Amino acid sequence: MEPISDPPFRSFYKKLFDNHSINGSSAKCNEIEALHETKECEFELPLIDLSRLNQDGFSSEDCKREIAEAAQEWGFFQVVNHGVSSEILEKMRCEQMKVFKKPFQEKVSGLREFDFLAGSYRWGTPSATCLRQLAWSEAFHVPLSTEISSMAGVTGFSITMKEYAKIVSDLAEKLAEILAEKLGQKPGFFKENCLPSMCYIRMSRYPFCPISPQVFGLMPHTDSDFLTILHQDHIGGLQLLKNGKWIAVKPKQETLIIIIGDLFQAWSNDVYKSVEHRVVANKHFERFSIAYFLCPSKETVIESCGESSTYRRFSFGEFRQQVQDDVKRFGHKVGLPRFLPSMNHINP
Ligand SMILES: O=C(O)CCC(=O)C(=O)O
Ligand SMILES: [Fe+2]
Repeated sequence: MEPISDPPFRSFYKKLFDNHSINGSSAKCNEIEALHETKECEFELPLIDLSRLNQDGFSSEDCKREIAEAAQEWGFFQVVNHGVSSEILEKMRCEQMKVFKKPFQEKVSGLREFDFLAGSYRWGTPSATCLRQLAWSEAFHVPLSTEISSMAGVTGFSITMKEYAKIVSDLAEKLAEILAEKLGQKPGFFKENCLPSMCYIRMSRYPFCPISPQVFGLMPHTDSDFLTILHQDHIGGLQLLKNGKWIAVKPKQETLIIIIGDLFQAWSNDVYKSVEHRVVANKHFERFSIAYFLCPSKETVIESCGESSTYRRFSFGEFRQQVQDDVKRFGHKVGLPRFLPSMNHINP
């Protein structure tokens, strides 16, 4: 029996489980499997000490160079001394655990004492046609445009969340401006176009999964934002794709993970890389993570900040709409290749 707070994966997706035991997996799923079942390996992700940004010019420049190199080579890196205290991280984690412990039905229909979470609950993968496409996870995807603390149900959680959002958004803007500077751009683009109220926080829970690795905690994907700041707990399971190999991102206390998103890749004209990542579900332990997505307004036009441009210009709203349409139509996101001039009319 699944605990009452867990989403009903088995009963709701019964057809997928039944089909799986009868047919193994479909041709389409085998294809997905072939793409993603490359051998996992261990690698040290770049780890950057941000305290150097406050030191003399030389150390600070060194640090900025490392950030740009990591974004270029990996699209994924870890930071320490980032200014987000372990106290606030721990507080967020406690509050997050409390909300996820609520009965499933309450989470679906909106938690009365947490007004600001209303309608933000997601679980599983509604478009999944086979087990391999089912995400064994649940999440609250919270737009920060909801006036978190001015809503009726002001709770300890809404205060913590607001505090967290403020510190992390400062860090996101700082990193984005450094990456822009290293491309030779004038400061200000992110301050102007990515107001904290346009950004999102996603709190995720990955219940332990007896049938791992048959299903993922989260399917392979790239992030549709400029950059993501991720905090994962000590369980592990996050992996990124590098040179065709999946690399495990080992949890490290007090570090935050920075992930370059599609918009930065387009804006930097492929200099910075938005890389695929996924979460492998754990057989025995539940896992929690919190992601902050640095996003512009939907009207913001994304085009290469340099002279030539690989992708055609698009607004963020258009990009998001295209992602949603593709997921509906093909069962998966196509992302940036959709905006290559030659790809406009081609089915992926
Ligand atoms: O939970 C994680 O470690 C990754 C989450 C993630 O990639 C996302 O929410 O886009
Ligand atoms: Fe992601």
